[in-house]
Amino acid sequence: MSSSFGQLFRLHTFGESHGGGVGVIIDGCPPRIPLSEADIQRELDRRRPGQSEIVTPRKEADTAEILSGTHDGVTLGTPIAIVVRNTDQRPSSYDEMAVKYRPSHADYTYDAKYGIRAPSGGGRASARETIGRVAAAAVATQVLKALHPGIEVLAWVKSIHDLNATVDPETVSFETIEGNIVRTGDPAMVEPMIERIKEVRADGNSVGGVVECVIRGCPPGLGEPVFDKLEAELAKAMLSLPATKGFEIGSGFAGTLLTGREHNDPFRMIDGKIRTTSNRSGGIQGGISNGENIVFRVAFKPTATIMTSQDTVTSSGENTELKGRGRHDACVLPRAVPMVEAMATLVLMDHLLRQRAQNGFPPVEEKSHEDDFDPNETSAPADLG
Ligand SMILES: C=C(O[C@@H]1CC(C(=O)O)=C[C@@H](OP(=O)(O)O)[C@H]1O)C(=O)O
Repeated sequence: MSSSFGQLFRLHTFGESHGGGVGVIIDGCPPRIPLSEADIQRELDRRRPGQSEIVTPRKEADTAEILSGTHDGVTLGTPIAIVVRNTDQRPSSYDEMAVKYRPSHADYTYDAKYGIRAPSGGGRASARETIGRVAAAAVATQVLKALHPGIEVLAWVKSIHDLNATVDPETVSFETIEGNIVRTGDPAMVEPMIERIKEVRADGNSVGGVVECVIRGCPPGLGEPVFDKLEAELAKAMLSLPATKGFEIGSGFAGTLLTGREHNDPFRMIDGKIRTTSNRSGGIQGGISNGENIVFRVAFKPTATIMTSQDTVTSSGENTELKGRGRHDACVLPRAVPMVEAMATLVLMDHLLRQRAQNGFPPVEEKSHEDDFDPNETSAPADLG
């Protein structure tokens, strides 16, 4: 199913940029978890267009409506449907792009696959699709708070074009990141990054960059050892976001420059816990979390739709040129931060439920009738921390 994600906490997103609306249906959310529209809106507001002078000026309030799955402010355990209506479509900007393929956008490949596409807006390939993911992750965050309160997922802009931020994943705070419109964790880089985005936009051009993310407080034991390794799940989740072109975890590609002696993370007992004294593994070993911070990076390419004439072809096969029109991000990075956090949260949520389902209960021979599984129990089992 092309628009579904997750095994136990399963979501289906729907919608096109210029259709009636976008949203998500979540199946498998545990019952009796506090959930309000305000919990979802808080996260959608960090993702929405028009939020600052350096993002797409399309004016959408992105107001979330919960259509099902809650009662009196708590989840029912039934499917949760969340919809956001589109209100500010300008289809005329797309008249030319309906027949001329935007270089490096999804226009040609959608046609090649389906023989048809929504010609107005980015269609299904628009970043508006990520509204469903961010809304689902806001629900997952509520569940995580109940099942495993210590977990924190935090992302920031690590680089824009060749401008690099210096950020310590151990200590960077949400307040520092949300305190600037770029969402970088390095106050010294805020102005240079804003200037760079403004410069390329004024030049009808675009730039990409890297989002870095840390998951703090993740218990050891999450992730499956073979195909569904936690880093494989994170990689797939991140590379499913629009405009992504790269993923690396821990030492990543730079780790290839080290020897094993230099690269291994030595173990030590610290405060009664098994810890490592370095973290080149990025918190995952053998596909399973080891309790250290999970640190990874995601590369976003320069936005495809640029206001510069470039070679392209028409859908009927003639060589031509196309200059983009409409309202677009000259750099997706500031709005990509909540998208990366959302996908990381969804992976964690699914794997916490999977761990709980397979390993979260005492072995059968140790069980007495008194400690039979209580379906009303929502707290994390002891071995999940
Ligand atoms: C509106 C959003 O971003 C949009 C992403 C996008 C694209 O092609 O990806 C194209 C623009 O919108 P439109 O489809 O109206 O041209 C952006 O503004 C959003 O993320 O909410």
